[in-house]
Parts: sequence; C-alpha cells; structure tokens
Amino acid sequence: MANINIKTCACKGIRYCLLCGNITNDMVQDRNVAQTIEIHNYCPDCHKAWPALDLMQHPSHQGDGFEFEGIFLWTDFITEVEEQQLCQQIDQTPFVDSQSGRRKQDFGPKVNFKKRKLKCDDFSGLPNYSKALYVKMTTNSLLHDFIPVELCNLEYMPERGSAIDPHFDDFWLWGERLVTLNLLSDSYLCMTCDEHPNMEVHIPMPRRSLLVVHGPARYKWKHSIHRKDISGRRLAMTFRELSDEFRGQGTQSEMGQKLINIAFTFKGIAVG
Ligand SMILES: O=C(O)CCC(=O)C(=O)O
Ligand SMILES: [Fe+2]
Repeated sequence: MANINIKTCACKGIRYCLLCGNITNDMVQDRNVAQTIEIHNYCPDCHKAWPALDLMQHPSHQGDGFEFEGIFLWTDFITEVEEQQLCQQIDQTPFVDSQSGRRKQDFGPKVNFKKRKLKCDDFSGLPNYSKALYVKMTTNSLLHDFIPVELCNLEYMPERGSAIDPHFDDFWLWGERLVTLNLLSDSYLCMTCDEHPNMEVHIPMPRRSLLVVHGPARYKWKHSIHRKDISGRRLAMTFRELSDEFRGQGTQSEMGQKLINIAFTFKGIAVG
C-alpha cells in the first residue's frame, strides 16, 4: 500500500512540532544537550540575571548577577475570575494552526514582512474584550502612551510540543514595546544574544502576569519559548505598537493612523 503522508500541522521549512516531529531538528532545539549553556534566571525584583544555581530568593542571591535591562513584569495583572472570563471570550473564536505546534488568532493588518507590504482590508479592530486590558495597562508609566494596533493570541499545548524559536519581532512595522498577557499556565521566555552565544536568560512569565519587553531586551536579545517550558495549555495575548516609521512625522504615518483608527473601534473579529 502506498505510504500516504497526511500533514496535520502548519509547520514549514525548519519549523516542527510533535505532530510532524523531526528528530534532526529536535537536536537543534535542545541545544543544551550538545552544548554547555549557562542558564541565568531573571529576578523581577532587582532586574538582574543570576546563575541558575542561585535559589532565586530575592534579596539573598548567590553568585555573579548582571543587570538585565528592558523587562517589566506586572504580576497578578488580572484576577483568577477575570482570567476565566477572558479565556471564555477568547475561546469563542476559532484558532488557526500556526508554526511549531502553536495555534493563533490574529487581530491586525495582514503583513508581508519580506516585501514590506501591509493590507488592512480585513482588519476590523482589536477585540472588544481587550479594551479593559488596554485601559488598565496604560495606567502604568511605562505604557502610558502605548497604542496597540495588533493583538495576536497564541495557544501553546504540551501535547503538540508547542514552542517558538529564537527570533526578533519585526523592526520595520512594530515599535519598541511588546506587551504580553500570560494566561492559564506559568512559563519562561528564554533570551539569547549573539554576543553571549553560550548563555540563556530565563524570564519568568507567571500565569495572569503582564510582561513588557522593551529596550535592550527587545533590540539586543532574541526571545523564544522552549517546549519543555509548556506544562499545560497556555494562552499568550501579545499587543504590538507601531514603529516610528508609521507614527508622527514618519513616511508611513498616514497608514499608521488608519491602523490606529481601525484598532480602536474595539469591534474586531479575528483575521486568521
Ligand atoms: O508566547 C509568547 O509569550 C511570545 C510570543 C512571541 O514571541 C511572538 O508571537 O512573537
Ligand atoms: Fe516574539
């Protein structure tokens, strides 16, 4: 009988998940096995990264810590009841398959990053349930002028081996601050940087916390999530703002304003 290979996921190129699992890539992802990686844990109380052997009991850290700039963690951003209501609302929209065992819902313009092209015909705004979150986050001084024009909800599941490879979020369209609300299970954002090839800095992302990645953490360090750090279903709501090119006197500020006007109707339905 012919061997019919029916693909049940959305992975392309070097991406993979447990459904299409590819052993060679497993070795790439789990590079700690082949290479000695110095793991540091980020402490949100002193904004320093500490060697992993440290017990992470602030302020009694051990070893040589170093300043890790560009992380703001707002723990208990929402209550357990709010989390439950929010997830119910998110789950009313179907998720679509994405890379590396993730699924997603996107509220934002359709973007071709390679060709630097944008289409906003299908964008109907940020979803209604995100309005209260936006209002609350802007009460913090770091986010007082944050104007999100995209929300991407990602779903991670241990059964699918969900993960995200090290990457920078696009610099052409997206601005400095990446704001993520973490839901349903705790995880870690792993930071890596070409200047320190054998180092990982793990940023805690407790359930119901809001994480802001900005400054050097956004521009100098790539971020990823290891599949081993997905212990249960995880939803991540990432809000993105526009880059300077799409604001103020930027060459694409007209398009930027159009996106803001659509986003702020808060009447959005997912575009994919
Ligand atoms: O799931 C997360 O917290 C991060 C997602 C991410 O890095 C991205 O969508 O670009
Ligand atoms: Fe990202």
